[in-house]
Amino acid sequence: MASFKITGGRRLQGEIIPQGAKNEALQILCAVLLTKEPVTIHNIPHIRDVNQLIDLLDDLGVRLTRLSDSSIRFEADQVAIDHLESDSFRQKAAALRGSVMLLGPMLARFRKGRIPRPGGDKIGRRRLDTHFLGFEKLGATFSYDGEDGGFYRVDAANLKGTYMLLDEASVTGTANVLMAAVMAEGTTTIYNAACEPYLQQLCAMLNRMGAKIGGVGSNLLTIEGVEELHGTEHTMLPDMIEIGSFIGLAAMTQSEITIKNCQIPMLGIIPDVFKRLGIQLEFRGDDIFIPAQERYSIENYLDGSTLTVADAPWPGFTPDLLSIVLVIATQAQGTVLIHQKMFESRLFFVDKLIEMGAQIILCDPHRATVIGLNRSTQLRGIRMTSPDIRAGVSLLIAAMSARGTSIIDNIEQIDRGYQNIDGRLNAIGAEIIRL
Ligand SMILES: CC(=O)N[C@H]1[C@@H](OP(=O)(O)OP(=O)(O)OC[C@H]2O[C@@H](n3ccc(=O)[nH]c3=O)[C@H](O)[C@@H]2O)O[C@H](CO)[C@@H](O)[C@@H]1O
Ligand SMILES: C=C(OP(=O)(O)O)C(=O)O
Repeated sequence: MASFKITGGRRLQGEIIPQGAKNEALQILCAVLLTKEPVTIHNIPHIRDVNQLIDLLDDLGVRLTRLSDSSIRFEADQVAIDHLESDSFRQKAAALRGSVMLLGPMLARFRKGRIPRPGGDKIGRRRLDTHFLGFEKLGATFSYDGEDGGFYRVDAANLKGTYMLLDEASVTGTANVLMAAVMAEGTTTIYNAACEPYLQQLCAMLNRMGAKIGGVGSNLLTIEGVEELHGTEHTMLPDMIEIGSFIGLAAMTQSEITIKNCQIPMLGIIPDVFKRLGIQLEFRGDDIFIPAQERYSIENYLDGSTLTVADAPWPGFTPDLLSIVLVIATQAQGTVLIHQKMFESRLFFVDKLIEMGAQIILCDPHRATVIGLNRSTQLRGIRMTSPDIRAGVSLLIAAMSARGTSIIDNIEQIDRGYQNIDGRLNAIGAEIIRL
């Protein structure tokens, strides 16, 4: 288990380039299985989850040609379908959440998909019903074997387009069902589809490959099935969660940072939420400039009542940034209620912030009230463990703003989604040592 040792209180200054988006990469990489022709992907982040998925594709017989540090050409012309039944596949696929999206493409192209119960963050219940209900609607049969940690199987002699209303707007569920439907017979309509930028990017890529998907960016997707898909090139968006994390980091550490090439129109409501917390942001072309701010004040609602920041399916605020918002509120002037509606175990990390000196009331598993310290006292460094990827980065931000030294254990969680975070932050003035 690796750790970070952080010397707090350093102000950062300079430019930082966001990595390619983790959650987009996981969808896009699975989609290379949909064609035997070459697919070239650019801006691939070097992070644990993505590297593990690439490794899985390699094991499945997909040929990889590394064109540069962040570009790879994939050729899925000889896929070893039997590998899906192997112990090695079971073990490796169980290590990350994104592997679940191998199912849709495998089902579409090879009529069969297998996946162990997927990993990912332990942040509450993470059900997969939406995925399998969707596959069943398309005509697949589904079975679950509870032995050895769990194994899901889907099979279909023939997939047929149909209308479906998803039971929830699941991000990976929509991607999975969409990828299964692109080569189904006839037309599929997916209502209550998730429409995050990750999915918009996936749809755009599939359409470039020859798919016929309408309604991209909305919650109603119409997919006219085609016989086959072709090769393409695709460039990943900058990671909006990393961009939000850097905005939070700048505010907490009173640093002046420019985040380069953010594709601002794709960030949706994210910049506005940070502005409501009192953080100044300036759009300079496609860069976001955050000036060093001594203090920031949380806005109240127009009627004077306390601000709530809650997650919601896109175009609502992403749940993946709520932990970051929570940590930066600890040093704001004012009070905010953080309401994590989607996940029930994602706020428990506040006990570490409380130990560092923050004023937070955990109302219940979904809600925490943060009473900002307005810099009257600095947080103090402690030893802590990263429980999940976003809480991990929030604790890193807290430690960087704190008095003294902190140790964060279990940083593998952070490495799942943030590329060389210590190296990149040290380059602009942080003091983080990987132990
Ligand atoms: C690999 C990947 O892409 N992971 C992301 C993906 O996970 P993932 O696709 O696994 O998450 P889902 O969108 O399926 O659902 C997340 C949670 O929200 C709940 N839910 C979802 C939709 C809804 O309308 N109502 C509702 O309550 C679900 O029950 C579940 O507990 O989307 C999540 C929600 O944005 C993000 O946190 C994850 O980072
Ligand atoms: C929860 C997340 O990831 P995963 O779905 O891979 O666990 C995340 O990216 O914040």
